[in-house]
Amino acid sequence: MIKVGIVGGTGYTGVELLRILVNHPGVELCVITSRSEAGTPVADMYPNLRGHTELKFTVPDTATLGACDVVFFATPHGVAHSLAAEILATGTRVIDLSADFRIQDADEWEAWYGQPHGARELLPEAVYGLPEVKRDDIRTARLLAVPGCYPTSVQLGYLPLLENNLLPEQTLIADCKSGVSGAGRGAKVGSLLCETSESVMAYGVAGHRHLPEIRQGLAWFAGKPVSLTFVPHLMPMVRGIHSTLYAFAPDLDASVDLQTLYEERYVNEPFVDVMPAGSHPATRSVKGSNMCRIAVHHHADTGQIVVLSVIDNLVKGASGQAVQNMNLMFGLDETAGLNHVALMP
Ligand SMILES: NC(=O)C1=CN([C@@H]2O[C@H](COP(=O)(O)OP(=O)(O)OC[C@H]3O[C@@H](n4cnc5c(N)ncnc54)[C@H](OP(=O)(O)O)[C@@H]3O)[C@@H](O)[C@H]2O)C=CC1
Ligand SMILES: CC(=O)N[C@@H](CCC(=O)OP(=O)(O)O)C(=O)O
Repeated sequence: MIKVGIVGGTGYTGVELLRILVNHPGVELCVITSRSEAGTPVADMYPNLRGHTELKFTVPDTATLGACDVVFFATPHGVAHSLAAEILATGTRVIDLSADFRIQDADEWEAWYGQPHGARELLPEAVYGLPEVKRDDIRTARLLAVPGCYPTSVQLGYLPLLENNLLPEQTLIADCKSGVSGAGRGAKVGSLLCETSESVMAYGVAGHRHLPEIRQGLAWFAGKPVSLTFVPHLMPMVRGIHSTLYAFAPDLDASVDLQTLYEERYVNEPFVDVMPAGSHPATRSVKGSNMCRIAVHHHADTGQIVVLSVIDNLVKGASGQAVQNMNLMFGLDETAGLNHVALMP
């Protein structure tokens, strides 16, 4: 059994990790930290876990975390910067759900996150954990950066087009909507029921910190810089991300069938489902599951391409993808513990 520790167990990604890991056949949960809730039984705070774990929250401590095989960080940005090196030094592997190691250019990270990069020396070995692209690197990673929620849905949506060099120089447009759990569990006026229900609003139009992360990934796929407009919106729902992705390919060779291209690219991917032509995937169809559902629409007469990509921000967009990466890192079945069917309705 793989011994697992979690730093930051009281946030939404932390409790989602617990929900997945308590039923994982290859895992023994050993440590779960919270400084503010130290001593509290986990199941007292999260009654959905009653009967599934006897663990209590403890304060983070390198000795106990270092006795684990892997430690997940479900903490705000900057925490993994300060703790990852000492945990790696014990031989324990690290999976970070924050953005600390996602962007390879430390100066760019500092510009977007507004704080000094606390672990530049670790960046060369950090692996970006998008299994559909980096599976071989993930298997041997010691330090793994779990992609952000918006970046996961946008990158998987554009990947087949960019990998096959089907989009000429242009500005791509990603119009994305998120549920409120994406803002985390911390109390904020903007997350209140009265602020979010019966209303939709864009935010971060001037620049959102996921933009450099998405651009980094799209440039890897295309082999050159990609211009992108990214506009996130807050939706009156708890979970889910819906990305409507636009591209324009007026000179696309008539022999290219985008439906077939997408189906063939993802045929062996356990967590990407290419929907039948003409589909409109709903966030509800992935709620609670690690699946990304994608539909591609192509208006051959105008050259307009519209890709729809939906995920659960807390599962494929965070904790599920983190466990998918753990499975790969430890040579387990990639889908172990992740076969949840989405909740309907
Ligand atoms: N919500 C989402 O949809 C997604 C979130 N993420 C990322 O996952 C991370 C966690 O987010 P979320 O689950 O919303 O959690 P929160 O940010 O709400 O919770 C943070 C957790 O970290 C702990 N923590 C805070 N500061 C420290 C510290 N200095 N040292 C040790 N532990 C600390 C807190 O416990 P305590 O203070 O008691 O120790 C708490 O358990 C963030 O980086 C977020 O950006 C990624 C993808 C999607
Ligand atoms: C709805 C909402 O507020 N979503 C968050 C993104 C989710 C997230 O936590 O992303 P990171 O892991 O990169 O921090 C936001 O826009 O900041």
